[in-house]
Parts: sequence; structure tokens; C-alpha cells
Amino acid sequence: MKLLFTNIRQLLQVRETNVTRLNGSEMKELPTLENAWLLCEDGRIADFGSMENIPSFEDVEQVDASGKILMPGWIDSHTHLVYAGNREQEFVDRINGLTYEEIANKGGGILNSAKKLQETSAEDLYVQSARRLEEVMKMGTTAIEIKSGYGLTTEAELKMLKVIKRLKENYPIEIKATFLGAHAVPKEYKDNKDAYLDLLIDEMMPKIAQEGLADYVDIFCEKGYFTVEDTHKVLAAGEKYNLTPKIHVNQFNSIGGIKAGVEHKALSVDHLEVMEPEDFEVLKGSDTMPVALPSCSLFLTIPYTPAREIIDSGLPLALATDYNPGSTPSGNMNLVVSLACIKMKMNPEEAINAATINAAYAMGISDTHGSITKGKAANFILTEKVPSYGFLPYSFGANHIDSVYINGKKI
Ligand SMILES: N=CN[C@@H](CCC(=O)O)C(=O)O
Ligand SMILES: [Zn+2]
Repeated sequence: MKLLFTNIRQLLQVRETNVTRLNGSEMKELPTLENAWLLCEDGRIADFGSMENIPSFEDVEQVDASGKILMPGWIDSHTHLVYAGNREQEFVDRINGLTYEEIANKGGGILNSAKKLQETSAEDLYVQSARRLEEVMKMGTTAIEIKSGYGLTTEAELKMLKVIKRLKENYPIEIKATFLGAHAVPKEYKDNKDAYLDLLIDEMMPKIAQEGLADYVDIFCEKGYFTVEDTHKVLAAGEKYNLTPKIHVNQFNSIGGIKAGVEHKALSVDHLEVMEPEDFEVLKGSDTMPVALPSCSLFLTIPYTPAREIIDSGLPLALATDYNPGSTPSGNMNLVVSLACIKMKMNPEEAINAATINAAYAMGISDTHGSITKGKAANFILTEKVPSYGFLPYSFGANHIDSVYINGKKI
């Protein structure tokens, strides 16, 4: 099956040879082909070029992209999309003055979602999660990472990871699964966190590994959740099962989690709303991708990740949604890219690079996703008629998506 896009106003993120990640000032450049064509074959990008030199093709389905932009689909490298119910009440509590921390201390927050999830059947959880997955795919997300972490018992963590597996089987979108058993300490282990970590390491991890349910391991390294020492322990255990770390750090406090992540060769360190000079230093020269989650900052009214300092110090940066019921009940990557420009002072080029090439790196799929490169997955956003790519983050709140393609098929 061949699919040919013609008269593309702007073909974005064109890389003749694969680029796995963009550091610092490299993020300013977004290679763009004006008035272009692109051919897909068997779900992959076969060729592309300028309309001035378009070859003649036979047996192709043609899409006229006049006035439209064709670009790689968004890659969302950090989500908690599998969850039960919602936390609308906590939203109202925060409007009325409580903080996220105060709500968590009262037994709300992650523990509230864990209770709901434990009481929800696997089937119901699947149906709720599938609806969210379909929603984000329509908004241009063509690859996504999904975490466990609202189970907090062996049974419920496995239930979450099996739902992710079922989503992988039933949807064309690329999905990576992350085991986040260390998301919060369950009530029953309030005074014995070590016993919970033992359960996580000695019972949950072996079962998850045996059934091949996770690609990555995560931990919420934060005051009131898990310490740096806990982080070392969980990540070292994950290594034994080939679970590469992708961790939650520096959301509210800088306590040394980034250093721990880098020492364990974390693929990414995520959140980073609070950064100290030593955090920048440990990231320099590492293979770890910093990931910012601006819609979490918007929803919780907490600081935004200091993107400018990160990029201007020569580091790479990726963007993701953090879609979850407590801190970010939104999986809209278009909004994330707008917020990155508006609130974090990233240029449109930097934000688009952060949500495509660098996001692919943070998900471990750089070889196959994230750019318009021959042989990569034919995963695209075809926009409505827009004047140029800068209009996408500028006109925030609108998605401007005409259609989304995954593996060369319109979804
Ligand atoms: N910070 C930790 N975990 C999630 C939020 C969890 C929740 O509130 O349910 C996050 O990334 O923001
Ligand atoms: Zn998160």
C-alpha cells in the first residue's frame, strides 16, 4: 500500500540521516521543506522531496496537502493514562485553598487513585483507558509511554500493566510500559516503607519481568514519598531485570534524585520544576534526557521547569504531558507545546524538537520515530490549513489537526 502526500506547505523535522537527540542550541533548528511531497510504503516513510522535482508514481493513494503542514506525530514519553475514575473533588479542594501536598497528607492524591483502581475491574479499567488513548491519538500523539503506580499492591500493579499490554495489542500506536510501584507508600505500610520496598523488589518485579510486562522502572523520588536511598535500591533492583530507569524527580524539592538517576543511567529524569546548580552539572555529559511537564505546572500552579537554563547550558530537553488524574488531567501535547513556548520561553522550533526527536529519545524509540527520515514509521500529523508551523503553538488551545496517521494509516 502506497500513500502519497502532495503540495505540502511545510514538511517539518526533515532529517536525511537519523538524529537521536538534540542538545542545547541544536534545538533551535527545525529543518523544513517547503512545498513538498512525501511517499509512504508499508507503513514507513519511503521518500520525500520538493514538488518541483516530484517523480511520477503509479498505484498510489494521493492526499492533497495544499496549505497544510505534515510533521511527525507527537511522542508523549511520560503518562499515567491507565487510571480509574477521576479526582475532581481534589481539584475543587485546591481551588478552595488546599495544596497538592495537603491533599496527599490527608490520604487523597495518589492513594485516592490507588483505592479507586483496586476497586475497579480489569475490564472497566481497560475501557476507561482505551477511551483516553483514543482521545490522545486524535490529538496527534502517535507514540506513548504509560506507567503503572496506581495499584500499589502486587495484584493491582499487575492489573494496570496487563491493561497496558492489552492496549498495545489492540491499538496501532507505539506504547512503552513503565513499572512505577514506588509511586507512593500504601497506607498499610505507612510506618514500614522498607517492607513495601521489599514487596516491590522481591515479589512485584520478578512477576512483572517474568511476564514481560514492563520496559522501564520509575520511582517518585521526593520528600514524603521515596528517598534517594530508596531510589538507588529500586533502580539497582530494576537493573537485574533489564528495566531501564525513567524517574520522577525534582517536582517539589531537589534532594539528589537526578544524581541517583544519572548514576543508574536513567533514560530520562522527569518533572524538574525545582533545579539547583548541581542538578545541571550532573546532567552534563550524561546520556539522560531531562523531561519537562508544563501542563502539570499549569494545573497545580507550581513553577515551570527552567527550560531556558537547561537548553542554554547545552543540555537537551523533551516535553511530555504527564496525563494523570491528580496533577494533569489532560493528554494534549498541542497544549504542552504551546505552554512550553508561552510559559517556558522555548521557541517553536525548540518546543517541536522537544516533543518529537527528544521525546523519541526519552521513550527509547529514536531509531524508528521522531523525524521525517526514510525508513521511519509513517506517523504524522497533517494540520488544517495554517500559515506556518509557528502558528501551532501561537494559537494555543486549538489543535489545528486535520488528520493523524499511524504506520501510514489514517486513524
Ligand atoms: N508526581 C508524581 N506523580 C504524578 C501525579 C500523581 C497524582 O497526583 O496522581 C505526576 O507525575 O505528577
Ligand atoms: Zn508523572
